[in-house]
Amino acid sequence: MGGFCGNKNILAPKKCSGEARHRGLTQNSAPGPKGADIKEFGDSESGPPLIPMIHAIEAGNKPMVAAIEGFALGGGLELALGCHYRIAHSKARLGLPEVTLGLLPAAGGSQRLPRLIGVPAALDLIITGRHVTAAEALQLGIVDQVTDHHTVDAAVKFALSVAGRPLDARRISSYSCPPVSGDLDALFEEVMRKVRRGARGAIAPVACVQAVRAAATLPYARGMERERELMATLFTSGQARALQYSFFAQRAVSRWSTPSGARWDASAPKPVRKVAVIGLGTMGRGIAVALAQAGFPVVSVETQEKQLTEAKRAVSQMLERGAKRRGVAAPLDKMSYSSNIQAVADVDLVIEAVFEDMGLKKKIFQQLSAVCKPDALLCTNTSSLDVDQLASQTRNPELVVGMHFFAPAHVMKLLEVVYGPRSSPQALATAMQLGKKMGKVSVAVGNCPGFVGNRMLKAYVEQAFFLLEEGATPELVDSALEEFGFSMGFFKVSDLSGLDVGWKVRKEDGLALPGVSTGPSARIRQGRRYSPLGDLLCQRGRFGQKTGSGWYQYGKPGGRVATPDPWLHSFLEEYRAQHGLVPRRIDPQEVLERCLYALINEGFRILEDGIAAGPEDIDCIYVFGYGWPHYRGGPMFYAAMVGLPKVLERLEHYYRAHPDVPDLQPCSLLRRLVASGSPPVQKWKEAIKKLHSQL
Ligand SMILES: CC(C)(COP(=O)(O)OP(=O)(O)OC[C@H]1O[C@@H](n2cnc3c(N)ncnc32)[C@H](O)[C@@H]1OP(=O)(O)O)[C@@H](O)C(=O)NCCC(=O)NCCSC(=O)C[C@@H](O)CCCCCCCCCCCCC(=O)O
Repeated sequence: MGGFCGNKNILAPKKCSGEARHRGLTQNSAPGPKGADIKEFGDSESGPPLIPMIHAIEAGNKPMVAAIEGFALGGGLELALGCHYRIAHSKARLGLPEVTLGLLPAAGGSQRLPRLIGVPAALDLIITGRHVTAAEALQLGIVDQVTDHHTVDAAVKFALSVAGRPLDARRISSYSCPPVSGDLDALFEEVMRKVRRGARGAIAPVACVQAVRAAATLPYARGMERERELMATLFTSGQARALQYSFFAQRAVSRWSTPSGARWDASAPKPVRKVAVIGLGTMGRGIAVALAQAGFPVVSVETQEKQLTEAKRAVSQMLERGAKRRGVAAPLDKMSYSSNIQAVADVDLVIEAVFEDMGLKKKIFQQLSAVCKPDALLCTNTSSLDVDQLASQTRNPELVVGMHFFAPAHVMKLLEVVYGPRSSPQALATAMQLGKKMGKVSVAVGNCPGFVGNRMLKAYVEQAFFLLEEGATPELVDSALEEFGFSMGFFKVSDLSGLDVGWKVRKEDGLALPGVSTGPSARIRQGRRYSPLGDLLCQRGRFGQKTGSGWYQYGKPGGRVATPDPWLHSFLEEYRAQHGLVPRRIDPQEVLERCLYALINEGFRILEDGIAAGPEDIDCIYVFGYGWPHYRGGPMFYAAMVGLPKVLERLEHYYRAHPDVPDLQPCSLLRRLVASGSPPVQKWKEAIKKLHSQL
């Protein structure tokens, strides 16, 4: 973003063109095109004070023209709004994305934008933080002209053409917001209701609405005071710190490395021109859609004719719906189908997404190895099976990796890319790059049961079951988790995805056993405490929403509204009585500590084992794949915020009370981090490396 400073009759460009290196900003210094330098937040002030500088620009008596190239985001756009005119290159992108960092546009952006483009349009941009193209900016009235040529030259020309014109009408701070159709209070109340519902505890979107309301109802100077007050609250909140951490965490995970020394910058991905998906169940369909939407030709193989016919219809519908939403043409021509695995002979990469059965997957990998080009990458979408065992079925095990998508695969942002001991750096780089092209947050993880996400989830789920045994209800557990910020508590999620999914896994793991329902062994498996509650519900055909009942009641099979179920409450009472369990009052704090700290403890074990490279990897997995509230950063960041000594102390407390639950035993890495002074989460990687080298 560039600006122009008037000087007598000559207008000289300010030295901050779009190509110029963006300059950082502490709270007060000049913003670059991407807005304030987030890394500098919290540092001592440097550079010219931003808000007075914008005021000085606006109050100047020479025309100031902002020349916008590349990005004009956050503070960058706020500076441009202080200018008298704005000219953008056609490829420029503009926006006030502060809300995504837990902030609001606090250099006058929340006060000037509604005055310039009206309350509804400004609310949309400020609450969502979305970027707009130059064309949309022109349509909204944010910029005065769009050029395909040299923006600075166009701005000079423009400035000369307006030289001498009065500037009063160009000072946005002197405007009143354009009147809205209908009642202003009603408009804000409606917006606030929607925002609160969608924000699920996030405070920045709410503060953004309050700031725009101030613009619409107060004189500019008082609006600026309100903007500052609201920003001060946000700025010092844990939420802003968490969201800014998450911004950098997403970028850190793309710079992956593995314990074998493979690294993102030293491993060139293979070109991928055509992809195959094997199996067109729910996951396969979503993966095929995501690939086609990213522009890849996809051949989808499904051997069951009935399933293939249904899938073709469903995939086309999903592509059409997605295209309609995005206002583009549906990429139907990218899709081809076959019931014959020979159809994958010419693809560069295959993603197997058949039923979660090792025997079946092994057979498919043998076939793929015989049919595919020798250098084709063979990927599995397994959520829990051993990637290395599948690799051993092929001619080139180094070309096998896991690509673990999350349902629905065309919507969820997360992709776990699982490398086995034999996966080559190039295979990993290729899968990571494919994920990026599909718009996923791709996280490289090692191969172990459950990888990162599901391995941690196991500890969390177990605690939820134990809490029911000890006196809680599904409603109590879920409301504590929802209050924390999850969109749904564990029991509602379980009803939605189907209780039979976990039951099948527990049966395969030798945990859910038929006929062991009474006596001391009913609640012990493999030498540790076990709760058969989920199995007992499945034995009664209660699989969740699809059967009309599970942990809640849904009225009819396929019902979507969860209501507490008196049958379930009596069932829990009988179960406790049968097993001699005396129910006690459980408070929401215990629910959170038991569920979340058990999960976090497993996260430390994963770091200790080198399955995830750092806390950022785990946090991205939980934020983008498991509904962890974004404004809480992720489980490992949360642990650091709570304080590692406190997490350790609570785990010790609960492990003393439940010595038969090994997941509650604090992991040695957690102890060592506490002993080494609980470094901030950004320093854990170093600390872990040091601890590993001392072993
Ligand atoms: C710009 C992007 C869209 C580019 O995406 P792209 O994919 O091309 O590239 P990357 O995302 O990989 O980025 C490349 C590289 O750059 C780094 N980076 C990007 N943006 C920033 C940034 N804003 N700060 C720092 N670093 C940034 C990124 O990390 C990469 O580096 P790496 O080393 O990892 O390779 C995309 O990057 C993007 O979306 N960026 C974020 C844009 C954004 O959100 N900008 C808004 C910033 S917030 C802001 O501007 C605030 C303003 O409103 C000004 C506020 C003034 C406050 C003054 C008043 C305070 C009063 C109250 C306080 C009182 C408190 C008290 O009392 O104590």
